[in-house]
Amino acid sequence: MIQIDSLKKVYGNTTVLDIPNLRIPKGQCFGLVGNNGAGKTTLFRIILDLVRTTEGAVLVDGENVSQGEQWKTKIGAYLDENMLLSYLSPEEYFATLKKIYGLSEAELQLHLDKFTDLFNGEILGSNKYIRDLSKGNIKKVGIAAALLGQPEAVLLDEPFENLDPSSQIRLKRLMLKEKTDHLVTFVISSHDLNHVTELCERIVLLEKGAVIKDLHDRNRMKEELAAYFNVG
Ligand SMILES: Nc1ncnc2c1ncn2[C@@H]1O[C@H](COP(=O)(O)OP(=O)(O)OP(=O)(O)O)[C@@H](O)[C@H]1O
Repeated sequence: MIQIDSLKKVYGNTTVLDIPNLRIPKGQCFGLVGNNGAGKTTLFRIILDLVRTTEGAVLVDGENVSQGEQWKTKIGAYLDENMLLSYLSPEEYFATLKKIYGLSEAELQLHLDKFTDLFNGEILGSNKYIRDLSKGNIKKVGIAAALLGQPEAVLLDEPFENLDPSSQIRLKRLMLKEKTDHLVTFVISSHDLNHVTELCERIVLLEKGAVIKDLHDRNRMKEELAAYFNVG
């Protein structure tokens, strides 16, 4: 469903992404790993048409994201706090998204019910603006927003960062359930090799903007990554 074709991104004299070809099929949980500066966030931003490519294109179901609008109904994403309206309370924010997506009150409630465990009683009814929540709780609001409106694919940059251990496990369960129940395609980046190998059936390792490993074998991916990152 997501196709990357002859993609290059150059800043000044530095090529920060160079990906000749990458296809992410529907329903795949696709993990993106790599050291700091490898190009993970830049790739997310290019897929979302937040940053233009220097060469090449990203297509969603055949549509070039920099030329069309249809893909926006298919993709949900949470990259960072800039994607939120932090001056709203979580309730106000979800009510705003409800209007944008044309959902009923019952549909919104059904969606939020899926997040009861993850929210852990600290988000809805907290009487706080999003900006005043803890980093982990802000992330939970962003993830719940990214999944609203039944997107076919969800892009999450470092979804486990800043979440406490129980929340990390709850999020993993929630993502697996979305994948099983609705065939949601997940594209996630992570520095946590345990989580990414548990969740993803495919992991691409980026180094200085290039794909240096495309791992599909679940029995071997953890040790291959441990060897690369020297944490074995
Ligand atoms: N606007 C910009 N101008 C110049 N260089 C940039 C810009 N945005 C990103 N870069 C460079 O692109 C490279 C890739 O950065 P990116 O943030 O995509 O890496 P990352 O893999 O997400 O890193 P991290 O794991 O630290 O989040 C880095 O060298 C970064 O300095």
